[in-house]
Amino acid sequence: MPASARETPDVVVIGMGPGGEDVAGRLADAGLDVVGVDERLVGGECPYYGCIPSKIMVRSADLVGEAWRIPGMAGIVRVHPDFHPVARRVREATHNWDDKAAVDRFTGRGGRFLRGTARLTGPGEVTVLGTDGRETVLMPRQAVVLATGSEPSTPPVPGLAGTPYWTNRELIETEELPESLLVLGGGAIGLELGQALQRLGCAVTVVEVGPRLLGREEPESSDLVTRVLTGDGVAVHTGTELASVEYRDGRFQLICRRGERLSGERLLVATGRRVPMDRIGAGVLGIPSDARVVPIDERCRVVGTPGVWPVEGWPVGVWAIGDITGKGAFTHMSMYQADITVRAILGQGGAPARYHAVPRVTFTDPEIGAVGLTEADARAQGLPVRAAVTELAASSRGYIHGANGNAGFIKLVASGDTLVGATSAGPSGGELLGLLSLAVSARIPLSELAATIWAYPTFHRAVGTAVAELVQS
Ligand SMILES: Cc1cc2nc3c(=O)[nH]c(=O)nc-3n(C[C@H](O)[C@H](O)[C@H](O)COP(=O)(O)OP(=O)(O)OC[C@H]3O[C@@H](n4cnc5c(N)ncnc54)[C@H](O)[C@@H]3O)c2cc1C
Ligand SMILES: NC(=O)c1ccc[n+]([C@@H]2O[C@H](COP(=O)([O-])OP(=O)(O)OC[C@H]3O[C@@H](n4cnc5c(N)ncnc54)[C@H](O)[C@@H]3O)[C@@H](O)[C@H]2O)c1
Repeated sequence: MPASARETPDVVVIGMGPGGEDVAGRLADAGLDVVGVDERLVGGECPYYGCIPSKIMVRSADLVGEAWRIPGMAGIVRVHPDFHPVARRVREATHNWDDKAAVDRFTGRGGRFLRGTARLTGPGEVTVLGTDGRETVLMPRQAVVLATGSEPSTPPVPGLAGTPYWTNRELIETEELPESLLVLGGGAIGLELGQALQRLGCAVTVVEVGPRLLGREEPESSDLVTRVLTGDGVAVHTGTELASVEYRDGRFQLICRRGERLSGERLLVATGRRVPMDRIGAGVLGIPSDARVVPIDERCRVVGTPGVWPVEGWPVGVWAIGDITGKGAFTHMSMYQADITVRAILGQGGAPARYHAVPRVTFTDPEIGAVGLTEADARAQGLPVRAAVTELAASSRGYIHGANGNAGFIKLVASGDTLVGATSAGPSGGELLGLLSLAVSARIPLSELAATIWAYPTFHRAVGTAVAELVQS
């Protein structure tokens, strides 16, 4: 191996996903000498294998689902879904998994980019093994930002490891729709992609080990999504643990502990994400290799491990943002923490991080939007809780929309005089979540929400109905 090059930039950003790219670009704009490192694609999971291509698939599938609603409402329609335009749009959006435009954007702002795998190798030291085989040792003067995201976590099911199963990455890259798909995991990835592929013409089976789909959301959300998926023709198996997996003659067999055997052409494993601590050298910071997250303070600065770090002679600050921090594996979280980190590194102050109103949207049809605490979470925290649920079908807009497609509800969770959590499930549930996010984030008093005029006939008027119920309770 050639001798290592040594460089002393101001800042090193490891991982150029949504958060890392934002931090690196903005610090470069501010005139700092920034080296951004990524072993894969600048932009990270979201634009190439996550949010954007998955929502392109969902958008196409939503069109199919909406067309299915035409009979009885607007005439006759025959839909012959075709996956090829979907795959083509995914290729356009990802530039065929080419990040040249993103790299040029960053270097155009004055940043320097290294393609390679970076790890912390000592106090104030980052070593990059470039994809060209060259090693570069970076000794930043001011800061290291860890923004390395997460990777699919695979459960230790006997037989699974040796099979050609898909993660989100292979599914997003496929040009051909399989005839059938088994989905392991009834969380956001499994349900968004499972429903989309079902509507586009694939026979989908979802297998969830927990008692319900979307197990971290409200039980009403789980019921709704199960009902709708089943109505679409998806086979849903909850409370189902796998004993083993086989792959023979181009087909997967899932052998369940209860004895069922489920078969499919492809298998998507969507059972959560993990942070590979060893690969980023987190041990240098005293973070054990089996830790699930990198601990941070309210300015996204990595929290030291007494006796290990910070150490005498470590001249730089270390920040961490995005999936690795465990505050919510969402692009908007990575971007939120990026902003806090930029301000901290530039000494600009401003508001510290607050996590009481983290919004999330599962882009199934209906969309499941949620913010803050679920009712169960709030009770588990010992809060005195009141909850109200309003069905969208009972609203004027729900009636107008028609029974086929108006499924959804608003659920509000209040403690004292404010909302601590809310769910908006239904058509455009993710858009409707905006007002609920504001209410939870800004702790708007219930009396203010009750005094608000809600336009007629909208879905969001159901928020007013639920607020009235809470105020009277
Ligand atoms: C199918 C799917 C759909 C999703 N949909 C949504 C959605 O609709 N909305 C939403 O908010 N979120 C969504 N997410 C989640 C979202 O993609 C992630 O939360 C987000 O990308 C995390 O950003 P990040 O900055 O933490 O890191 P990532 O986007 O994971 O990027 C990390 C980068 O670090 C690089 N890297 C890792 N280790 C190293 C190393 N040692 N050296 C150099 N580089 C390294 C990687 O190559 C990668 O480019 C989805 C995820 C998936 C998988
Ligand atoms: N719309 C969005 O914002 C969006 C979309 C997709 C992904 N994401 C992010 O990516 C993360 C990862 O998504 P995900 O769906 O992989 O994870 P998840 O944690 O949301 O869901 C994983 C599911 O797999 C189940 N599971 C675990 N082991 C299993 C096993 N052996 N057999 C069957 N089921 C098993 C879990 O009980 C859980 O329900 C999400 O938590 C989310 O933060 C966000």
